[in-house]
This record gives sequence, structure tokens and C-alpha cells, in this order.
Amino acid sequence: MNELPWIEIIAALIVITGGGGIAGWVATKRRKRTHDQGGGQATLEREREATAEPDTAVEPDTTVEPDTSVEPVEAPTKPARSVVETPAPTAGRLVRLRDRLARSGSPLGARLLSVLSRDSLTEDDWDEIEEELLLADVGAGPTTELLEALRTKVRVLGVREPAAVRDLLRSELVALLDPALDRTLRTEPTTAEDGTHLPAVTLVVGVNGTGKTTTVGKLARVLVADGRSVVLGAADTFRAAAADQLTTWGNRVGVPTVRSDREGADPASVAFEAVARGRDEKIDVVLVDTAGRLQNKAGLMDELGKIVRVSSKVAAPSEVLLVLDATTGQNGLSQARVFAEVAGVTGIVLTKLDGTAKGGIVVQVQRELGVPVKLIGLGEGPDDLAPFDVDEFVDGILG
Ligand SMILES: Nc1nc2c(ncn2[C@@H]2O[C@H](COP(=O)(O)OP(=O)(O)OP(=O)(O)O)[C@@H](O)[C@H]2O)c(=O)[nH]1
Repeated sequence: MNELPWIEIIAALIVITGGGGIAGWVATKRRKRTHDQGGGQATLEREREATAEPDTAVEPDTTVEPDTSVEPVEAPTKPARSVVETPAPTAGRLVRLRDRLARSGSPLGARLLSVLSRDSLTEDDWDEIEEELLLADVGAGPTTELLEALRTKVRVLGVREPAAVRDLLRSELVALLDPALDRTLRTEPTTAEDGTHLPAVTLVVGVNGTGKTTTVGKLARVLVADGRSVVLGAADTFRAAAADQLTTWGNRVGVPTVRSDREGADPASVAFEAVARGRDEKIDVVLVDTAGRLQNKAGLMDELGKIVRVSSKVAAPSEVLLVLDATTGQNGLSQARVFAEVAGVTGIVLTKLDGTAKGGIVVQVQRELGVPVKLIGLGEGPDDLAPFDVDEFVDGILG
């Protein structure tokens, strides 16, 4: 028997089954790759779904400078993931933040002390003191007053001991800051004659960039720390991002924000809605943020006047706080005069006092406007706003 045909047949069978095997492996591989790609796509979709921003009422505005002092949290419609913070207690805040007043190097008080402690004070020394006071924005009138008081006391009392010089300077600075002024924030709700609950309304006004929105956010925290219920009104409708910023501040401490999602909406109507919500929900305080970028006094008068008029249909503002940037000196003061005239300001908030040598502006602004400084901003942190206390402030600037 010829074995060759059998060998050929067996070889052919091996090729056929082996080839089929290879073809099958390739097909399996191809199927697997296709499956992997499909599965990968599905995973990607699932991941996309999982990481997609939830649909909130607040559209993040990418044109805004990120506010490093606050962390983004959910808008109020999605409270699930937001964590409500506990703000730092209000009592003792200025003591805690006091070193911020000395951050700009040598604080005003320390510089004055070093001159006043010299062995015998010459005219040049007094000129130096005058210069220091003027540079710190104490203002011409108060500077002259302080110089005269110091000259007289140093001469009459012959004060030389460093501790005695410090006491003398301290008491003169305290006197200059008028400790008798009433600095309480009127944040008590009231009851109308017909028994309706009326929230205390605080209007926050000032030029843009001075720190209004930040101050409203920080003030909400102060009030929450004091156990008050708060509603925020985003009546700065000029810049949509201002409402987002405010909402974020509110969310951090569980405080709702009344806002309009339409840029340029009527600020008076937002203020009205906020105050009405405060009334309906028996809220203690409604804080209303306003825009400050009106080009002329008449426009400003119209807008602020309308906000006051319209929201007063529910409850009239018990506080109108003017926010001033301490670093802008004289410039800030002339803006302040316009606002004081237009808005009936009841208190000043001086922001950015951290790291400026211009702490003397506190004296000048109170004198010029006849309105007390009630709060001071000492940093960008959420609890860097403190009720103004004359003694603690003077101790801060004396270093
Ligand atoms: N260092 C320091 N920065 C502050 C203080 N208060 C506010 N700021 C900063 O000032 C900047 C402006 O603050 P905003 O609150 O946006 O100012 P605004 O007046 O509301 O501005 P508009 O919304 O544009 O009208 C922000 O970067 C704040 O963090 C403060 O006390 N110290």
C-alpha cells in the first residue's frame, strides 16, 4: 500500500483544523477587542455621567476671577452634597485678628511710640509724628488735634517712661476714634402693628471692588454665628457672577439667596423679593447686596432710592452699611460722601485693613461722614470680618 496519499490527507487535515483554529482565535480576539472598546465606551459614558456637574440653578460664570476665599459648593436647589460650616464665634474676633493690623511692617502706633520715646522731643520729632499721622490717612484736622493734645501732655506731665508714653498715646488715639459712638448693628426683627413679622433689613452699598459681596457673605456668617436666621438678596444684578458669589457664601452656612437669573434684572424687585421672603419665613435678618458701578450721582440716587422705596413696602432698612476699601485713602472718602448723601448710611465697613499702613482712615471717615465704623475687614478668609471695637483696634495699631 502506498502510504503517501494518507500522509498528504493527514497533513491537509492538520492545516485545515489548525487554520480554522487560528481563524477562530483571530475572530475571538477581534470580538474581544470590539467588546472591550464597546465596554470602554460604556464605562466612559458612565464616568461622564457620574462626574457631570449636576444641573443646578446657578450657571458657573467662567469669565469671573476665581474667588480664592470661597470654595465652590452647590446652589441651594441641590443641597445634598454641600456641607454647612460653623462660622467662628463673633466675640473676640478683633483680638484674634489683631496681628493683621501690624502686617504691613511697622504699624502706625509703633512708629509714633518710637518717636515719642526719644529723650527730648525736638520740632523735627513733632514734624515726624505729624507726617506719620498724615501718611496713615488720619486726616489734617484730627492730626492737628492729636499733635496738640500730645504736645501739651508731654510738656505738662513730663511723660518719658515708655509705658507712660504708650498709655498717653493710647488714650489720645482712643479719644480720636470716638468710643461713645453707637456701633451696634440693628439686626433685631420687629413686629408690625398688625402682628406681621418684619425682618431687620441691612442694605450693603459701595463702589464696586471695595468688597461688598464678600462683606455680605462674611456678615451672614457673623449673624449665623450669633444664632440668627438670615436671607441674602442678590440685588447686584449688574454682574451675574456677583449673585453666584453670594449664593456660594450663603450655601456655606446654610443661608438661602434670593436672586434673579437674568443679568440686569431690576435690583429693587430682587430686594423686595428677599425682604418678602424674610417676612414670610419669619427670618431675623435680610442682607441685601447692591451694585455700585453707576456712572453718576443721579443714576446712583435713582437706583438706591428705588431699592429702599420698594423694599420698604415690606420693611424699611434698619441698617445701610457703606463698604469702603481702606487702601484707597482720599479717593474712597470722596466716594463715601456721595453714598452717604444718597443712601442715608448708618454704618461703615472698612475692608482690607490687613496689610495697609492707612489704618488712620478710620478716624477720618467717621469725622467726615459723622457715621461710626461698625465692622472691619482684615483678610480674605470667610471669618476675617470683625465688629469694630475702639480699644482693641488701638491696641492692634500700637503693636
Ligand atoms: N485683603 C482683603 N481682601 C478683601 C477684604 N474684603 C474683600 N476683599 C477682597 O476684595 C475683592 C473684591 O471683593 P468683592 O466682594 O467682590 O467686591 P464688590 O464690592 O462686591 O465688587 P463688585 O461685585 O464688582 O461690585 C475680593 O478679592 C475679596 O476677597 C479684606 O478685608 N481684606
